[in-house]
Amino acid sequence: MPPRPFSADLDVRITDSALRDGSHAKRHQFTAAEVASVVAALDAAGVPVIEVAHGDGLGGSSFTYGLSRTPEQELIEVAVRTATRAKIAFLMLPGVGVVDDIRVAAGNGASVCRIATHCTEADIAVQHFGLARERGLETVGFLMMSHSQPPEALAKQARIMADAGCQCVYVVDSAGALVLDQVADRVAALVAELGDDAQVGFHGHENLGLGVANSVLAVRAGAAQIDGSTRRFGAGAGNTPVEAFVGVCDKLGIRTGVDFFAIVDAAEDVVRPAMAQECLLDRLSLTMGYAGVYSSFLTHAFALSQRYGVPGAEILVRAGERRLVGGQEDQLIDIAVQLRQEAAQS
Ligand SMILES: CC[C@H](O)CC(=O)C(=O)O
Ligand SMILES: [Mn+2]
Repeated sequence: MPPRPFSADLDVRITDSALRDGSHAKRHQFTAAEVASVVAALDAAGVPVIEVAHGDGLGGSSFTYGLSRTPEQELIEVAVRTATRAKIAFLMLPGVGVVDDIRVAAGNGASVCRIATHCTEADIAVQHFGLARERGLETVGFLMMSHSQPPEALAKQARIMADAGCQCVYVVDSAGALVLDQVADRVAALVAELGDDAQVGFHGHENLGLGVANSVLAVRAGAAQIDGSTRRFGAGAGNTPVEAFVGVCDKLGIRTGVDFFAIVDAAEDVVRPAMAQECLLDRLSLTMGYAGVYSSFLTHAFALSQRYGVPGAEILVRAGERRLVGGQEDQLIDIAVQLRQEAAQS
């Protein structure tokens, strides 16, 4: 039996990522007032963990990834002040953010530190987990682009994170490319590897429309923590919709601690107004799921398709062929330029 969530009353612990993964979809333009209203609504609905950060994690505000409207540490402070029950989490990618960002976030009252690496690079997170534990933070590790590695390879990377002090390692389906058993097999491999040393989590994207189904299979394979975003507010076609996942869990007798009707109201009345537009299962996001492309490339590919007059879906297909990983956003420019040259020559 894998370790269960942190409260005896829950079968699975949900983290809502709308205020972090949704930052990609909103081009990092959250205001403090929007963060306060979303945190208040999710907290009231019983969401136990709410993640707040730039879409690319602390330190992500930059020309390459997109400049934040409001400094993310300020948003964390607002979230901590607003939440009455929920823990506030933040995300950072070593190299995009630095260890000092963890100290500042802890000082601002965040209590869950999530460190993300590409799924073959767990060793770059070792010092970050060490520092976070030293500061008394709960720790989560993200193995991004998990579709690109087989279960055994992911399990070895999860072991590196757990040995460094990570308390829950996530299979992260950054591209929304994993299909049903592919999730279950990866989660089960991590559960077998980690035993009682750490929990296992799953972070899904909707690019093939499977966020809820994949998350249920993850729970059945032993995942104790599941990410979603209310109203699917995340990169690509968005994340697993928390409100739908909660409803399905209620029907299956899986206890999440989240009130279905309250989260449905929060999605419609509070989260939707904070979104620039709905996260859609459209040509570009479907292409990302099919081609295995990092969901946060969506807005970049769209902007480049407009600027260079080339098809956005073709940019994404080529990104998949090049097996680009998060952080390689600049290569999308190279692809767009190449596509324009090819079009001019034909
Ligand atoms: C840039 C971090 C990334 O968006 C993390 C994540 O949510 C994912 O890989 O899906
Ligand atoms: Mn994501």
